[in-house]
Amino acid sequence: MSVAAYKRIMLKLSGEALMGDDAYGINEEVVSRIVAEIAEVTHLGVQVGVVIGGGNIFRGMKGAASGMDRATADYMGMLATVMNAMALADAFRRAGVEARVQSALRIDQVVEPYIRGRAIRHMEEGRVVIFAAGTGNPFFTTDTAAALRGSEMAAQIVLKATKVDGVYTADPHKDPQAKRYHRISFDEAIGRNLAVMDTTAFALCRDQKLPINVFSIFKPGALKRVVMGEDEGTLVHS
Ligand SMILES: Nc1ncnc2c1ncn2[C@@H]1O[C@H](COP(=O)(O)OP(=O)(O)OP(=O)(O)O)[C@@H](O)[C@H]1O
Ligand SMILES: O=c1ccn([C@@H]2O[C@H](COP(=O)(O)O)[C@@H](O)[C@H]2O)c(=O)[nH]1
Repeated sequence: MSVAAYKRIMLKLSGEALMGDDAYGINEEVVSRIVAEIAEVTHLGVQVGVVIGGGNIFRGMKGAASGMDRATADYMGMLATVMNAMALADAFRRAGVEARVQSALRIDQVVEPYIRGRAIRHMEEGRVVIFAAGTGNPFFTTDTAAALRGSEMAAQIVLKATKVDGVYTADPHKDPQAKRYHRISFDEAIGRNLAVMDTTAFALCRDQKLPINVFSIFKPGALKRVVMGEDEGTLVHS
């Protein structure tokens, strides 16, 4: 049997990725495919935490840009991630994988509150834990939540599954000349202002010596390759 490179991972899943080719919301086919890839990794015995984004539904910055109070807009963004988390958990249920949602904002009738010890226990029992509502605080992002929960859960790596296949010298969606890094240090990524993740997330992972692997969620098998320690995407390291 093949042996995974990590025992416990924290996967940051882009909210925007969940909409596939749709203009907004959750594309069930895409969600099922992503869930199947995560399930494959759990079958290797890897403990998986997932921090889900909300960009397919609402981003606080966008609300603030059109005149909303920023903190209010950010709370709306966090609630959007709860909807994504519930959709994901239901897709896991349909795939026969046990999953639990824990929310950093309390909505006890709907999902469990975030309780660190209980989250660790779920993972030890082989359940996927989906962390919703980011950090629970406005002015942050779900990238930072992934760095935070990854540190709290003592994950060995944060995997950022996104729409691009790694960290580039510039945003590849805007600059076709941009080149992909194979590896890059936290200090260089922060120093060069590489916006694939926010600086707070990079800085927290750097301080906790928690590496990040950025890879494309649209590339079939990429998640498994990262988990097997194969060369995929970009490794951000201390
Ligand atoms: N230097 C860079 N290298 C790679 N991607 C970059 C870079 N600079 C900006 N980006 C952009 O960052 C995006 C990924 O980050 P973003 O925060 O927008 O999405 P996400 O966190 O994956 O999704 P969501 O916010 O929906 O959860 C990429 O799609 C890319 O366009
Ligand atoms: O800790 C957090 C995490 C998120 N938010 C708000 O939610 C949206 C969606 O999250 P993404 O990371 O962009 O996917 C984000 O734009 C923030 O408005 C937050 O306030 N705090």
